[in-house]
Amino acid sequence: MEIFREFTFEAAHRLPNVPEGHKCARLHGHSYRVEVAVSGPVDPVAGWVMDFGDLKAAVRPVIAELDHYYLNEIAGLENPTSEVLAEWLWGRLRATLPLSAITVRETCTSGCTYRGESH
Ligand SMILES: Nc1nc2c(c(=O)[nH]1)N=C([C@H](O)[C@H](O)COP(=O)(O)OP(=O)(O)OP(=O)(O)O)CN2
Ligand SMILES: [Zn+2]
Repeated sequence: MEIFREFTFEAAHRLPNVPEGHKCARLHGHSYRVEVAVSGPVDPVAGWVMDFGDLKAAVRPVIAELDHYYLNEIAGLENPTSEVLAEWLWGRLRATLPLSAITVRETCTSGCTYRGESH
């Protein structure tokens, strides 16, 4: 079974590697939405994979490292695309959570999902 929780944060970024003239080379911001999914068996007594509260407690401190920051200044996020951010979050959370997917939405219509696959 897979469960998930959504987190939000506000941050500024620019994309340094886009072609000349691309609008995303300019400093701008997003209201990011991050969905963290974990999977495992449903405990027969508790009736859940994991308490949503424990999921929140594990993810919140990492989201706090991003909220209201300039992402390009954070180690590992020098080129902060959604894809890079999803992998960065995976790396930060993999030791504490049984991750199955991380979805990053930059806008209402654009985002990515990472499931831990290697390139
Ligand atoms: N594969 C990716 N493409 C783009 C990313 C990304 O992270 N991964 N990021 C951007 C920019 O950050 C941009 O701010 C978001 O792009 P876009 O979806 O084009 O956003 P808009 O709100 O401007 O979309 P419109 O529908 O054109 O208004 C770009 N590409
Ligand atoms: Zn952007």
